[in-house]
Amino acid sequence: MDTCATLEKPEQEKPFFSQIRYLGAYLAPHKQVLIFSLFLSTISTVLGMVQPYFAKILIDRVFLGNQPQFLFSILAALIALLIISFGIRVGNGYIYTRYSAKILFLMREDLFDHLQKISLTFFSKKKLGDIYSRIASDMADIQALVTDILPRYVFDFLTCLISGVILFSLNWKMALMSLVFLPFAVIIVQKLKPRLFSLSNDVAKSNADIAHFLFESLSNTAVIRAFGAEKTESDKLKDKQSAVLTFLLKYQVLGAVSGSVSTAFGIVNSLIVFGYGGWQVLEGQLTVGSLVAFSVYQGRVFGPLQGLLDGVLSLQKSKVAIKRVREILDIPPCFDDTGDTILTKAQMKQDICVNGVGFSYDKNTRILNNTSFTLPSGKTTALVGPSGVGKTTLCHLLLRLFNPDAGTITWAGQDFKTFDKTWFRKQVAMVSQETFLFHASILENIRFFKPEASQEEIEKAAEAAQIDDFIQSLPRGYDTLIGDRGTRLSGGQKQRLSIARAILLNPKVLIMDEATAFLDVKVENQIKQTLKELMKDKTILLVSHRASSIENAHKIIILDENGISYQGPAKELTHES
Ligand SMILES: Nc1ncnc2c1ncn2[C@@H]1O[C@H](COP(=O)(O)OP(=O)(O)OP(=O)(O)O)[C@@H](O)[C@H]1O
Repeated sequence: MDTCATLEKPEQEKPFFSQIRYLGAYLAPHKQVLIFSLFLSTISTVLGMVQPYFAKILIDRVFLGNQPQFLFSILAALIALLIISFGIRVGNGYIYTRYSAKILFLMREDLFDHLQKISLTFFSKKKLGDIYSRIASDMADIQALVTDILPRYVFDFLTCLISGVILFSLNWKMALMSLVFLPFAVIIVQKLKPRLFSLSNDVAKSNADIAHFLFESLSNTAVIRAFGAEKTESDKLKDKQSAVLTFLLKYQVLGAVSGSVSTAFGIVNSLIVFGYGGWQVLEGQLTVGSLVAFSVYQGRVFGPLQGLLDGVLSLQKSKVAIKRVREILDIPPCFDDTGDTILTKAQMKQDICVNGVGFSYDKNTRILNNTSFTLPSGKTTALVGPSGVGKTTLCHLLLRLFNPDAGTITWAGQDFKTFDKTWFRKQVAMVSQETFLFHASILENIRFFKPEASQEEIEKAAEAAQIDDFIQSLPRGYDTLIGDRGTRLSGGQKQRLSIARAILLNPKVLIMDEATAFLDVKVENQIKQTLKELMKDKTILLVSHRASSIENAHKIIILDENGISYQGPAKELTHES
């Protein structure tokens, strides 16, 4: 049974720092640069903080204190400060963007690589659009966290802290009064956070659902039109969009409530500065310059504090994104890829044995049970049986896309699990009933598994697959672009391209799973003839429903619901029946 975890885990909110801890492994290699960037941020914040203090000196000493000799030196210092701050800000922005982008690209590559290692059943259980949205939009949200939200948080936090210290040094009573409202603001925002998290999760899920719907619908455009289902599809999209709109609006309203807390904080502070502060000036207990400076510094606290409180919304979004990406990264890889066995040429001439193999995709349905047979080396074996008995599953086990739950598959007595993955992939190739082609040129599609193949090799493989004449007849020949998944080709042409691709690889074992189902008998026979010459000493497994395609096989295996009902030479089978 496939034991890989699925994504169906209960939703729960983990603390933010526990969520972002996984970013630590990516941040660690750039620790020095990030600390340097933080240092530059601090300097730039401190420099920004000095300016209002100059205003206080200007008012109290130059204008009200009648000391004009300070005017030019204060102005010169102000301009120098501005230029230095600007330089530091631009430089820091450049350094930070460069490194955060590097970190993000690495994370996305790791996620993509991890997806190549987890069970294939994951892809059949999970919607493709959802996986895509985790790689694209969730990663973009994490990118925003690293490149924008976190540095802004650091900047806002430092600004609040430094401004707070200055406010206390200017007038501690007024500063203390400003802070009275702060605990209430924090409590309100904390209370709203879990609901914001859950709404943000709902928005991400609904968007992933829309992405999957669009993906599936656009891939099946021809079928949808053929059955006149355009309106139904369009209505489905409308329903999905209204569902996401409901979540979005709730999220936005709650976000606005959370944001208005900081506005209330600003109103309270204005009352304190202009009410209590103004009264102190009139009483002669505070200078005009100090009041102006206090008001400016308070503004400096207010903006970043608003940023910190509003940022809760962005942080919830990033948290959801990290959670969704981690759900994939936490799925353990299905294979232990550390095998290093490589067979010698002599060993490769030995048989492949399937010994008592059992397999199921999930715990409810057993597909294969104690299945045993041998694929004689250098011979063609045909595998036949009714639809759904597990023929393709067997091919996938032989291709090592899955590991059997019970029993072993061996080649020259060596378990498949012990083979070096890269070596193995070059020895065993499969052409399946479902062809997969990319939106690229014919040339690139044929040489997909062997990028180093020469034009000559590619043309020879295409000739063997009986597709060379067709390719040559196209205006751009091998450079012709085929549509997404080969939509500009017929079913038979796609199959022949897949066969050419496998032939080019020159594998020792070739598995053909209904690989000629779309071809007419004449072309099928021509391909079989060329394969016979090309694959003289190779082991071939042929899965087919057509009697014509298996009649020349050396051995026939019949698989039915109860397992293998016959295996032996084709002649004996004819004789028995
Ligand atoms: N990825 C999967 N997840 C869950 N069940 C699967 C998966 N792939 C196949 N199955 C199930 O396993 C059983 C065997 O499927 P398989 O494709 O191996 O049969 P088959 O003999 O090749 O059929 P056909 O001749 O129609 O191609 C079927 O019941 C199918 O529904």
